[in-house]
Amino acid sequence: MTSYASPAVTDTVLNFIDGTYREGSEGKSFPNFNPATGEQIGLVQEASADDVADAVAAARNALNGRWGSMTTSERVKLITAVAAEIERRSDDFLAAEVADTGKPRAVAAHIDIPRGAANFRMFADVISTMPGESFITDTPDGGQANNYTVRKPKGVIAVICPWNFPLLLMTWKVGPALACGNTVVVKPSEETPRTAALLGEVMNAVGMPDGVYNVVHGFGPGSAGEFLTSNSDVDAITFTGETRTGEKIMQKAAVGVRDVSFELGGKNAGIVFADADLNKAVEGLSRAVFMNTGQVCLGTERVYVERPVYEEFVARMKEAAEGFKPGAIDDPAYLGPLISAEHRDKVLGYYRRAVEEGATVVTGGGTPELSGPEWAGFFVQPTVWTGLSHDSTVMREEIFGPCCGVIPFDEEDEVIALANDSPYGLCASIWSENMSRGHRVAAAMDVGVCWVNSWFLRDLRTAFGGSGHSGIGREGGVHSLEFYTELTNICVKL
Ligand SMILES: NC(=O)C1=CN([C@@H]2O[C@H](COP(=O)(O)OP(=O)(O)OC[C@H]3O[C@@H](n4cnc5c(N)ncnc54)[C@H](O)[C@@H]3O)[C@@H](O)[C@H]2O)C=CC1
Ligand SMILES: O=C(O)/C=C/C=C(\O)C(=O)O
Repeated sequence: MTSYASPAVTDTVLNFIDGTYREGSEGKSFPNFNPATGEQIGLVQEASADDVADAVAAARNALNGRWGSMTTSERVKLITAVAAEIERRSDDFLAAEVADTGKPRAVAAHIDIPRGAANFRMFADVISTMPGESFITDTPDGGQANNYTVRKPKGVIAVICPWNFPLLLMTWKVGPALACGNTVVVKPSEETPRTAALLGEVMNAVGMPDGVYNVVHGFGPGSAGEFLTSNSDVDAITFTGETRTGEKIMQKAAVGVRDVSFELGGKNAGIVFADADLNKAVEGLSRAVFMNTGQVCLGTERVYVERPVYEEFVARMKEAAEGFKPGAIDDPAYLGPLISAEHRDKVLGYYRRAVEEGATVVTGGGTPELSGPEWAGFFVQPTVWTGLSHDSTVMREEIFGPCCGVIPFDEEDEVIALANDSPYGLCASIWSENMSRGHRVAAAMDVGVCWVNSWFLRDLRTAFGGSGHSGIGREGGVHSLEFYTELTNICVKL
């Protein structure tokens, strides 16, 4: 069977500051593991408080230097070159991402790496074609004024990233930040430092000015994450990760009244009506539950099924779940490991809790039987439960694992109330062949993103983000510009 560790990724991962790879100035490092094999594959150099300060200063200098005086078209040219260089080096990015996450090569090859390039290319297009705002205003003296707005970069942006789609989620922030003329200091997850570090090579290869893109490695509290969010020369913070971490970052951002953009957790509902095409619903929802081993903020952990098709749906989800298993890494049905032993223990804690809360385990519920060193990592079984109450902990808290509870319903109003009864508001999916119902129920969902007869079908121009505990603000297309730029309105008396 395939082993993920390759000599190319058994190395030291360095910080990238002011265009140069650097060790941490305090000589500290931490191990990096392959989650599939559980083996150590490298050492990551931890940035000290001084290193983080250097990175922020480099980002500030770049704003005040060549980068800050470039025209939009000069910036767009560089950003487009970044996209092309990621594509040219896609094998390197793929190896790094798979080594860090253990995810199926097919998933990384079709989602993570192409999105890494697309996130630069799309925002280069958006900034090139963005119209300005202008009003002719009647004035009290019977004359007129012209009001128009200019967009300016916000400044130095701190980009704090999670481990589930490392390159995708980091570039989703870095792409628009650079397109708008900002500079960035990225703090990748301590679990997945490699693709952010590798992107430094790309920046140098295309001639990006030093200091525009910086990477500091480390943890959250008392480490690079906190050093970065506490740095008063950071103008704004964009973060994807857990809701409680968002709260802590927001407290830091309050000092100096700095802006935040947050994409946080979810406890997303899938709703299957009796008139759904069950083939589509089972295919879509099994991806929504099990893809990336359930480590997707958009993933579905609550499924509500109209009673006439409930038994059949549960039987078919069981079959679908059992089709996902550790196997060939190139197989899209390969169920990779969870990111870490700590996260596996958290997920298995919920598996035990489900049983304590009265669940019937339809399939899974534990760890798979795997032997051999290539499978010594953090695998769990894909799991489907029935019999859980809507109010149970397992149906209310984000698990971030390959699991879902299925609950029957009878009425449209009832299921809308159930789906909306959550502190989270990230996304939902509705499955019905009755399109007027599809539109009606989708509009009633208290979420940032709602799919009808699909899931994770993304158009990068659309607004993306969540409400309630799922986040603050929307990114995507022109919506990203609201966070990454400041507007100055200019009023000229004519
Ligand atoms: N996209 C999402 O919604 C994600 C949700 N999660 C959920 O969060 C749980 C915990 O996973 P973690 O990786 O620990 O998520 P986390 O939210 O703690 O970490 C995400 C990033 O924030 C940084 N960070 C943590 N504390 C910080 C602080 N006080 N100041 C500045 N930066 C800080 C981390 O170093 C990492 O780069 C998971 O079990 C999962 O349930 C995890 C990853 C992504
Ligand atoms: O498509 C995107 O931009 C984002 C996808 C996934 C997440 O945001 C996540 O899992 O955190």
